[in-house]
Amino acid sequence: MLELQSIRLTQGDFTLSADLTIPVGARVAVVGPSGAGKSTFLSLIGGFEAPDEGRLLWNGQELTKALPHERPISHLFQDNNLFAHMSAAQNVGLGIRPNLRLTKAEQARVTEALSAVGLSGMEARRPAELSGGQQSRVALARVLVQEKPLILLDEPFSALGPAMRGEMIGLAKEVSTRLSATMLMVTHDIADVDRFADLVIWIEDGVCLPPRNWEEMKVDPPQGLKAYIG
Ligand SMILES: Nc1ncnc2c1ncn2[C@@H]1O[C@H](COP(=O)(O)OP(=O)(O)OP(=O)(O)O)[C@@H](O)[C@H]1O
Repeated sequence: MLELQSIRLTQGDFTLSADLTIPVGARVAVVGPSGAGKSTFLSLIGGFEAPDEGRLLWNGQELTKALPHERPISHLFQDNNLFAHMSAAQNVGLGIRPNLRLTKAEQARVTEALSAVGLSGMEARRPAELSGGQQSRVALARVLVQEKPLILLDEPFSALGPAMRGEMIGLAKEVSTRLSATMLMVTHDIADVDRFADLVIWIEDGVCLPPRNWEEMKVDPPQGLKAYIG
């Protein structure tokens, strides 16, 4: 499980606080008003921000001071973070080896991952030769080959239309199932939460509430979520 123990992080006049636990294998939506601290929460788990107080543990292992690349974490951001001059296969291969000197078996893993996200036959295409949805698929294939137990998605599909977004969320769920990974996704869209989440972390004014079952939360929402849903 992922444990955030008495975490506090202050940036200017904004303070994020979290004291919560996320079970292994959970799919967690991170929801809250604009500026509430959702991206900061993910940055803290990813190691891009350091807390002023508190500890972060993954299955009992302390990560509080670990560098981002030392953490058992894959990331997916809205811009997909693909290299424009590299093919889809190379962009995925980077998830296995940054120098791209892949063994035959590793190349086969790349091909298999691209097939798993529906991109068979598109291995040689560069990002500019792929649609927005296909670019998201490449980024998901890279997450797949990284085989990390914890995956952070920060509004990954928000540039896509609603139907494509639904499809990509379905694919992200498949990736989490294949890897038995814990997946956290920031989103602004309640329809995404319905499609994706077992649990929801509600963040408001920097206060991160412990995850709650989404079905139960909908019946008895925190005050701010009531207003947010409208
Ligand atoms: N480097 C910084 N210095 C000072 N304040 C910052 C810094 N980075 C972010 N903030 C503030 O921290 C708060 C949380 O920002 P954050 O981006 O985490 O919110 P968010 O919930 O992800 O918002 P959105 O939904 O609009 O993306 C905001 O009030 C923001 O202005």
